[in-house]
Amino acid sequence: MTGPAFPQDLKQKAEAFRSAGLRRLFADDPGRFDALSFGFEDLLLDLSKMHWDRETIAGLAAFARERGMEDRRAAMFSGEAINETEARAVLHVALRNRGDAPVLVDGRDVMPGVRETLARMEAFANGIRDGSILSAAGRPFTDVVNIGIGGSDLGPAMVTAALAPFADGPRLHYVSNVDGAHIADTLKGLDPRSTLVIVASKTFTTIETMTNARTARQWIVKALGESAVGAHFAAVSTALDKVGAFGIDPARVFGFWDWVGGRYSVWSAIGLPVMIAIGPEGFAQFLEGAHALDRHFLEAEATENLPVLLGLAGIWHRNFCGFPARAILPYDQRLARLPAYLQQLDMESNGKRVTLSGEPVDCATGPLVWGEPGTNGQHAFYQLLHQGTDVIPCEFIVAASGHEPELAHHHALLVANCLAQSEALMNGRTREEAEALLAGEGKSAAEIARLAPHKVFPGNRPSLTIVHDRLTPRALGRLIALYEHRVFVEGAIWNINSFDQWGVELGKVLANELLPMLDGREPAEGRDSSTLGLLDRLRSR
Ligand SMILES: O=P(O)(O)OC[C@H]1O[C@H](O)[C@H](O)[C@@H](O)[C@@H]1O
Repeated sequence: MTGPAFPQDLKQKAEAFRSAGLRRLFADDPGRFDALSFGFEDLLLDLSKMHWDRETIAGLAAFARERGMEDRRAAMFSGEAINETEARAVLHVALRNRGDAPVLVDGRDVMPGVRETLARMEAFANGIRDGSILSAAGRPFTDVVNIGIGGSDLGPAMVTAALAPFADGPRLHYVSNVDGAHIADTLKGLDPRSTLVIVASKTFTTIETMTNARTARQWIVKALGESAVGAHFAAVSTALDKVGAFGIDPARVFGFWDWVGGRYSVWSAIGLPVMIAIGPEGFAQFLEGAHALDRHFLEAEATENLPVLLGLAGIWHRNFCGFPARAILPYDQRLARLPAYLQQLDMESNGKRVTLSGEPVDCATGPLVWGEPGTNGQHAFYQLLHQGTDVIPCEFIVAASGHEPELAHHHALLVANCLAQSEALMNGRTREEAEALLAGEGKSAAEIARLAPHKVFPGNRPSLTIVHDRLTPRALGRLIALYEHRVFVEGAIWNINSFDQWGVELGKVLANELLPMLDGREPAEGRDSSTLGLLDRLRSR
């Protein structure tokens, strides 16, 4: 089976809605928001500022079913090896399964192992937090450095920043880049006598992480001696044999399983730094939020199911409207790393060009995902969103209230800006409105004619808005699970494997070949003239 043949009647609807325009769709139907906004707990998904209606959604839901999305969802939750190219189950949902039901992989219940690891994490996190686990210098740990990259960094780093109001443990720092600047700048401000290092790597082979871990090890050893390593290091990995070889005390090694993808691993022991920062209770709420969303994904009707709807919105924009990208615009400074997190989740999952059976897809798959928090982005790149030649659907995320009641006026400004942007994208400003505006400023007829084209906003640009009451651990768990399952829905409709990532391999292989040419262990030869020219330039300086 190749990619999907998209229903022609829906394609025609996309064109009809776009030519009618969002302004008119709202003017014609006062009930549009009620019809096209959807809720779960205090989460609201407003899909009304898009070129579709409920009938389109029903048609898309039927199409998703024909494409086998629901069967694939059942297969994922029941532990089938749906990551076919790696012959692995995909069970991040088991990590946040708060019910009693067993979750079977190859006939064995994985839940006892999940619970046991969580209990070990809790004991360790509590010991670090209450000072009963001390450093080799006999001090409580004031700082924790997590060394990891990709899924072993982005999840916990994003969540730690997002849940800052709930953090009452040691300070958290994240080192990911192999650029020595990252670890050097991070360690510069820290005291080795009160710093714990967590080495986080699913495979425990990732060159960036292993290089940074060795540098951190030297930093500890230089200050406190070889015997301090046991007290100052912990590790998170699926490759327990490799962790042992690095010299980390087995009592401080927290495992997870090959059925957890790196970009889906924040719910596993990879979340240990988050648990240290906010405490086991907050971490449990984070898991519970995701679990609640999992149940909703599994049980709710497709046309009322938030992750299904968000997935259908993505399919609609990518395949029926032909948009190349989506912008993630959280109006929440603490979600500053969410766009980067969703880049990995979405682009590593659905940036695929062949179907499950290895044939080229016959449709566009994962879009470019990017973004920055509002309001900062408004003063940087929104110009292109409003007046550029590409239409980029925007996904706004905003909370009804912040965590600073004394700064409520800041929050009101934040929310007003969020609403203003989706309104501006949708309504735009016509030539007549631009002319009237300039006339109101007392401009001459010639000035009005000259400036008006620059002041026109085409409008009719779609967006969707996600609202929750407050960014709590539960709300964040729910939000991430919402996006995870959205990526799943889209990948299932495209019939691709959302759970492998072969596209990251080639560059790693080539870097290993180039390293000895760069440090002079091997002659620089056998490459193209650009690579050789650049090698020569970088070596000679
Ligand atoms: O956790 P690790 O095994 O160190 O992997 C870290 C990251 O690197 C890989 O290249 C993958 O592209 C990512 O999916 C992964 O999260």
